[in-house]
Amino acid sequence: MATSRINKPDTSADHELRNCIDTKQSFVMIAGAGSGKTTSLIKGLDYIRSRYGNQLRAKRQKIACVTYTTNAVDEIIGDVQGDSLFHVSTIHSFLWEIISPFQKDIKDWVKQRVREKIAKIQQAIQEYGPRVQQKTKDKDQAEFLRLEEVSRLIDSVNNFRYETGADYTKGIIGHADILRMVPELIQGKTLLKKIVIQKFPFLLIDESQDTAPNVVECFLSVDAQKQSDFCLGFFGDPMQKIYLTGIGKIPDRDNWKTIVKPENFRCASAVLELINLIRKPADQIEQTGGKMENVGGMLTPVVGSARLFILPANEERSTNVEKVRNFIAREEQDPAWRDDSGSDLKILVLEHRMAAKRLGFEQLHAAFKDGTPESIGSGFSEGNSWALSLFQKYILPLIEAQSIGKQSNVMTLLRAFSPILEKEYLQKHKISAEDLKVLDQTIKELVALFADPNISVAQILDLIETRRLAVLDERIAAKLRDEPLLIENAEAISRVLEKYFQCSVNQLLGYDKYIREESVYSTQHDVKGSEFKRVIVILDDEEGKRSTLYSYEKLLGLKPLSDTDTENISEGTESVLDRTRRLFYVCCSRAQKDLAVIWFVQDVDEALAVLKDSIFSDDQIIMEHKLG
Ligand SMILES: Nc1ncnc2c1ncn2[C@@H]1O[C@H](COP(=O)(O)OP(=O)(O)OP(=O)(O)O)[C@@H](O)[C@H]1O
Repeated sequence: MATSRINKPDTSADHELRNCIDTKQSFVMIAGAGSGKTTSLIKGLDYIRSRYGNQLRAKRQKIACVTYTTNAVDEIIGDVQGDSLFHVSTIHSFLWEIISPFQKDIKDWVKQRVREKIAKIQQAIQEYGPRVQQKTKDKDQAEFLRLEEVSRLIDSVNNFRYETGADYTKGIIGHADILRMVPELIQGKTLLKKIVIQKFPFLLIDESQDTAPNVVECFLSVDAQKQSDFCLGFFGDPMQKIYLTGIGKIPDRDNWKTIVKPENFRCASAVLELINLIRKPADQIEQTGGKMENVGGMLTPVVGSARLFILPANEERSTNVEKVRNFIAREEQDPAWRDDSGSDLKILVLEHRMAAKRLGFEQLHAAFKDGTPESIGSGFSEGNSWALSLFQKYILPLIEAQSIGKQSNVMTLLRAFSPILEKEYLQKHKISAEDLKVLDQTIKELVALFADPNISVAQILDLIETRRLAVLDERIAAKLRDEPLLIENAEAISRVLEKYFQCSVNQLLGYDKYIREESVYSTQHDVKGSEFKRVIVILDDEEGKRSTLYSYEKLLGLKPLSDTDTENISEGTESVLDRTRRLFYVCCSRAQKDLAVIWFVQDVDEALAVLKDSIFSDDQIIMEHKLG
């Protein structure tokens, strides 16, 4: 069944896109928020299938589509009905798909990488100044010895795979390695370029503004190699670049087509007017159109609303957010503003920490994110940390199944995870009624323990292990037994696990809800590409003070620019204003109908004064006393 995105009406951009596909002309589709770039991409995929599908299948070729998040991947797979003609994936997984058959090249690269790391540490040791502390020296020495050991052991690794964090001796390449290694190998080897062209004659990349420059360069080098049968297309909006690692604008190329889309189909007119004003100082682009709805058979513009609430940055923040929701629910006669399920309304905060605080997993967040390596922190933020996966995939679903009396689900989970229900174990042992009773009893205990804030993660892990509910990850098991961890980043991981074990186990509940997108909260970065009927954007420089990259107070003129900011602006390098404007633009442009921006500030009157004659008109600005 075709989905609604495929069925959206064509615009002239869709015709231009098809022309590029037919003539194998590579292209960049560049357009603002809600202009239907992803929609055009999906329509393009469908067109390639209908026109060239049989041909491609006969040659065992696929149509590749790369997008930014696993959620977006799932949505696009849904749009193309899971057809195996398409290879829809994130960039990491796509690059891995290309390189994974070349295990020898991977091994050579890893060996070289380890040599580089050893050389770097040797150089640091040689250059120690008189003030270097013994602690640093010991740490460097330990890392040097570990790397030497890795270098020795790597020859015996025969197969590499990838995870978020690297562990070379176990054959694991990290996320960051993939982004570095594969483009390097592709750029350096004509054969690899030819393989990409042969396997994926159509390669479409969404959210290109946040694709790393070396990855873009590598695909451009593949394109430069082509004879005729290759069409590379980038879909993006430089104004929506919100990650520091993104390229922004795709460099101009001779013989490439640029396709523009001037309309916005997503946002109600009140929202569109605001996002045009936010964007204008950056690149002068103003979108036309706006969301339309069918009223009595007539296509009618949706007016919607955009409001700014200026509220004090005090202890009453949460209460005030609730008051805002009630206020809009009354004004718009729309009870969904009070809904907490996360499907009708999204509240966008700057950092995961802010969501963690509101959803009761601040301690867990701090354990994984405060001062930890990127490979650990990102796994936590993305919901795929190995340290938490047993809870996410097994224990929490088990508790839920038990709580709602779904015994069949309980049994399925037990069979998948409990070592005493494994096939191999059962072939050799007979499971006793007593064993089953213990399992049953343990699950009942778990339900009660999760409700108790005094129970720690370590206590639960211990219970899981001793009652043979599951086999623990070996890193977790080692740490529980206080054994040393013999892995990369051992010291940092050990610290994370220590703090994690001390967390109250019920913190996992809030975290799980957040990761499954069953809460109203999301970070401002994570909503990229999505849309919601109702959106609240929280601007709070005080609460977000760790994120020095952004300042809404500077953007809206409440706080003066620093010397560095002024310098950046005068030199034309990216400034805090550029970054904040882009993030603000992305957030506000998620709203289909109603948008509320809540600005928490120390001095509400001062904030009100600086906003006179700004992007918000007087009647859009609401102060605390009006909330009731
Ligand atoms: N041709 C069209 N006619 C009507 N509605 C459309 C059309 N194209 C897209 N839309 C609708 O507009 C909204 C935005 O589309 P889409 O998500 O593809 O835009 P985008 O440019 O990728 O957005 P962003 O860059 O902001 O993430 C969606 O609700 C989509 O269904």
